[in-house]
Amino acid sequence: MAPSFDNESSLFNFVVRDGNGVKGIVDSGISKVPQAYIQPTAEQIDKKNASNCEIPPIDLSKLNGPDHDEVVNQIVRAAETLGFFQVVNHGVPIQLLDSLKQTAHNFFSLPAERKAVYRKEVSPSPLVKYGTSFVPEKERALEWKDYISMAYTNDDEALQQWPIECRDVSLEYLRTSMSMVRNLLQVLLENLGVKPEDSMIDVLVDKKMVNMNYYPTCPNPDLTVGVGRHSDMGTLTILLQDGIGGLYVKIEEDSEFGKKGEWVEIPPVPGALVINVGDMIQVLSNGKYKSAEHRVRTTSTKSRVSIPIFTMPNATAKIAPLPEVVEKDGNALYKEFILADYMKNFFSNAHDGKKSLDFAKN
Ligand SMILES: O=C(O)CCC(=O)C(=O)O
Ligand SMILES: [Fe+2]
Repeated sequence: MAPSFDNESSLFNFVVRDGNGVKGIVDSGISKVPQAYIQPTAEQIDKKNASNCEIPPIDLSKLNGPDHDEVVNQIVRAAETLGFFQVVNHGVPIQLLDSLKQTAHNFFSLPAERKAVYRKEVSPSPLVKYGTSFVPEKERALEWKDYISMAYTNDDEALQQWPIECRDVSLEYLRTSMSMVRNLLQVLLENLGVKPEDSMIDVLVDKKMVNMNYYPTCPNPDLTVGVGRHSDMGTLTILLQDGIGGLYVKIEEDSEFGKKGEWVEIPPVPGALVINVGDMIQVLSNGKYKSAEHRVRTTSTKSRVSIPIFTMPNATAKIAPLPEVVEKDGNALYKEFILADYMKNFFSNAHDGKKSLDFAKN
């Protein structure tokens, strides 16, 4: 029997502690969202206020041909302004993208007790975490999202420890996308005047994590968010979204993408992957590349899935703006820090736009 969802502590126990997730609330047949999910007015997403980001996806197969310079320009320009772009011919098989989405739906359709074994308090593996919202203990309003997170250390550990239901496709996704990620980093770093050695790129993508996000249908999409305003903390994020839509990015500077402060939607493009710059690249580039603020709307018609790969340096890595860039700019906008300290701050606070970067500000 589902508890009363208007009592905060019984809702918390049902959704978070017992691992039923938002999916559990929806399956119980509610007709309106519980109070705990109602966002403050300023955080509610007005669909009508966002335009579509009509920029065509970047064709990465052209990076090694006569259009090389043009493709480099497109990547750099997007990273400097919007912090988001989409890519096609990225090397990840289209069929795999379909399997990933199907796998995410299948995983979240499992009975709660099968997923709840991976809750962070009880997970048999330190690499695997199933949860809901972002930091439920700290949030004014909960996010309408459940997720499973799989950290990658090596193939053997992934094969042994990742949930069998999502393991193979997630590993294949990681395997087939990493050379694209490395190529993109190469382009971005070269444009900063750095001749990146392979070892430098190794450091930037040393840690990887595959997440599966599940946003159930929501009876009041205007009152809730799937994910609140945030930037991603790592190096680059690769995101597979399905055809539902609802990913919005805030424009940081007036540009061809729109006016500063406006929100644009990154529309679903069949076969494409979304790439976004994370906080570490904003820091390394001394603010040149933008780790964009983004958020996700919910919908009342269909559940949505998205499958990001987060890449980041090792927790012990020292991060600071690149000396080549600081020399050119004349000053460093960010101080040097240890990644573990940055992460601790990031993961112990509720989503709050780009506030995470304040930790690194000089
Ligand atoms: O679901 C999406 O489209 C984006 C999810 C996201 O921003 C994240 O997981 O960090
Ligand atoms: Fe994100």
